[in-house]
Amino acid sequence: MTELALRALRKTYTGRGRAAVEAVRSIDVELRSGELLGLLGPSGCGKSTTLRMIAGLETVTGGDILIGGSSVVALPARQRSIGVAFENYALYPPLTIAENLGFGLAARGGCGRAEIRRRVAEMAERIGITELLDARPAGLSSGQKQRVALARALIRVPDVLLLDEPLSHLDAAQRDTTRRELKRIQRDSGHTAILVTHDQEEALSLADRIAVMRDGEIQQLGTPEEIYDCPANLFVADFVGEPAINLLPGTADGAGGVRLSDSVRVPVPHRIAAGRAVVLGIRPEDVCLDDTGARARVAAHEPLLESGIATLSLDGVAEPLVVVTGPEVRLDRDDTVRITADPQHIHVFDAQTGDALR
Ligand SMILES: Nc1ncnc2c1ncn2[C@@H]1O[C@H](COP(=O)(O)OP(=O)(O)OP(=O)(O)O)[C@@H](O)[C@H]1O
Repeated sequence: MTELALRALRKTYTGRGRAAVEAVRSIDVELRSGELLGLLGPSGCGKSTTLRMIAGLETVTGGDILIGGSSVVALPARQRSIGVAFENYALYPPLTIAENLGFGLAARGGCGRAEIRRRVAEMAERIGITELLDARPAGLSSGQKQRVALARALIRVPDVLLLDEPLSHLDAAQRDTTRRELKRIQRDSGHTAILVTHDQEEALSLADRIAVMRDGEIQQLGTPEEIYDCPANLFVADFVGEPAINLLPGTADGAGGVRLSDSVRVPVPHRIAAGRAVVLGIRPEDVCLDDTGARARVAAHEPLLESGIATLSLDGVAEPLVVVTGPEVRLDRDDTVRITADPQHIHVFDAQTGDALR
């Protein structure tokens, strides 16, 4: 069953005396019941606007939003069965945290006081904020406020859960535990959810599918593996992956290879017409140091705890090649190494359009 569908959804902001901003151009996505979709993209690409339209906090310029098959665009926010945890918390300052959590339940009716107390205590326990229940928002750190906002969104058991950068104010340790907890709660409760983030690690680890956005449009929609292993274009390839993918311009030789320079030819997974200008995408972890491959000169090597990062220079190639090395590898500047990469792991993009060639 499709729980949430966005059909040709658009938003143009118009202001007097200001140029119109096409924040969301035309988005089509269908979420299955219980699915968690990550909206990932750089600042300003339209993620929050999309979320705000679904929540009913922003009017739509065109298109439709359906929950359980019924359009909700004409409904005010409070009549949509949507739980939101926005980055700016929106907690009520005069109320205690327990009251903040219980407020939505009480406002909707159908829940007695004892039942509200029970659910508040249970959710606080799950999110690890029991000791904060008697405090007021002003006394909380930003990380604590974020956990409260999350608990408040989850407690109402809505049809759809919207999470806007839900982990952004947490420190690294809190982020790890809250991330695991969030995934578990979302799985257990079966919420259909959208998570907005510019943090690719968060999207890759939490989402069932990811929509990578740019300038108000979805560039690619797929599982984390599809997005990572088969990026649809140069933008997605470059945006997803840490350290970033190597992007090397070259020319196809028509015989299953791409020339990066007079002396460097890289075998690619399929034949491309001779002379076509392409860009090769090679992930740093897909390059192996071995004794048989192409020669490269070491420009720098940074040994890290669990791996290392080498920057190599290929003969006649202007762009450096960044490579992830094993933890035991020690390289010095100007060393010569040999490298190979499995052709199946080399991505080829059209230099003009940026689209993947498959
Ligand atoms: N109320 C508004 N009036 C005019 N333009 C707006 C308004 N809100 C957002 N925009 C513009 O719409 C575009 C999309 O903004 P949006 O906040 O949706 O992006 P985002 O991907 O969520 O970015 P961020 O990660 O920085 O929050 C941006 O160009 C932004 O400047």
